[in-house]
Amino acid sequence: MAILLGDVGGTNARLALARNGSIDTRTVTRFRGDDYASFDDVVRQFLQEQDQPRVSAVCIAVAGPVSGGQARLTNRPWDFDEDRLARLTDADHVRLINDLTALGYATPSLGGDGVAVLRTAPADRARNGQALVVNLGTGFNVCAVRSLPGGAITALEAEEGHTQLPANIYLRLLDAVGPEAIKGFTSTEETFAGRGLSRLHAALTHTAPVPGEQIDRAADAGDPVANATYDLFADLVGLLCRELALRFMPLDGLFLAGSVGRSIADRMDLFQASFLAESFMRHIPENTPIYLIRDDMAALQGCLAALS
Ligand SMILES: Nc1ncnc2c1ncn2[C@@H]1O[C@H](COP(=O)(O)OP(=O)(O)OP(=O)(O)O)[C@@H](O)[C@H]1O
Repeated sequence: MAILLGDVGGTNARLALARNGSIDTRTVTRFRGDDYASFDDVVRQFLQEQDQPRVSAVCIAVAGPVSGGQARLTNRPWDFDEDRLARLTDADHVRLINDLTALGYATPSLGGDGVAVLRTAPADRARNGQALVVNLGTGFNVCAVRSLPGGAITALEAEEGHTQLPANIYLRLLDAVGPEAIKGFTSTEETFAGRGLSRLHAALTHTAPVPGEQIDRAADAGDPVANATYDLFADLVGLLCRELALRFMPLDGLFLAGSVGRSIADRMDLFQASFLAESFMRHIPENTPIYLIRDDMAALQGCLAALS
C-alpha cells in the first residue's frame, strides 16, 4: 500500500505518494497554502485526487517546531497532530518531523541534477562526517547532520531563525539602512527569509516591500537598486554562513536550500568574499564545500528516509 509524504512550508505544501520504497513522481502535487483553511483539507483533496482513500504510513515535514506528535507552522496558522492524521488517512504509522530535519535526512541521497556545487573545498581529507543545511525560504532555519558508522545519519533539530543577528551583520546593516529601518531586522529570520530580502530592498529604495521573486526579476533585468540589494544580501548571507560554518564545522558540506537560497546562487563571488574573510580559524570555512539543493522534492525524500 502507498505511503503519504508531505513537505509543508509557509507558502507551499507539496504532497506525494511513495510505493515500493520510492516516490511516485507522477503524484507530486503542489498546493498554495493561501487556498486552504487547514492542512487536513489539503490531505483530503490530495487523497481524493489520487483515488487513494487510505495509506499505510504518513510522514509530514512541517516548517515549525515539532513536539509530542504535534506541530504548528511558524508562518501560517495551521496545526498538525499525528493521531488526527492517522484517523484522516487510516494509516497505522504517522510521523511529523521538522522540514529542515527532513532536508537533513535527504542529504546523503542528493546527487545528479538535484544538487549543484557552488564551491569546492581543497581537501577531501578534511571531511569529518558533519554537514549543515541552511534554508532561506518563507522562514529561515538550519539542520546539522552527522553521519554515523554503517551509513546511518542523524539530523538535529534547531530554531536558528529565531536567534539574534551576529554583531558584524547588524553593524553592516545599520550602516546600509540607517537607525530607523534597522529596527525591522529583529532576528536571523527577519533578515534572511524572503521577507528579510524584501525588507532590505524596501529600506534601500524607500518604497513598500515587494516579494523576493520581483526583486530577483528586476535584478536580472538590470535594475540598479535591485542589484545593490542582492549584492548586500549575498554579502550578508556569506557572513552568516561563515558564522554557521564555525559553529557546526560542516566539512562534508554546507547545503543552501529554499527559493531565496537558490536566488543568490549566481552571486557567489560576493558571498565567498565574506564567507572567506580573513579571520581566526579561516581554514574552517575554507575547507567547507558549498552545495545548492535544487531538488524541489528533497524534503519528501527525507520524509521517506525518516520512515525507514
Ligand atoms: N526567485 C526568487 N527570488 C527571491 N525570493 C524568492 C524567489 N522565489 C520565491 N521567493 C521567496 O521565497 C519565499 C518562499 O520560499 P520557498 O519557495 O522556499 O517556500 P516554502 O517551502 O513555503 O518556505 P519555508 O519552508 O521556509 O516555509 C517567499 O518569501 C518568496 O517571496
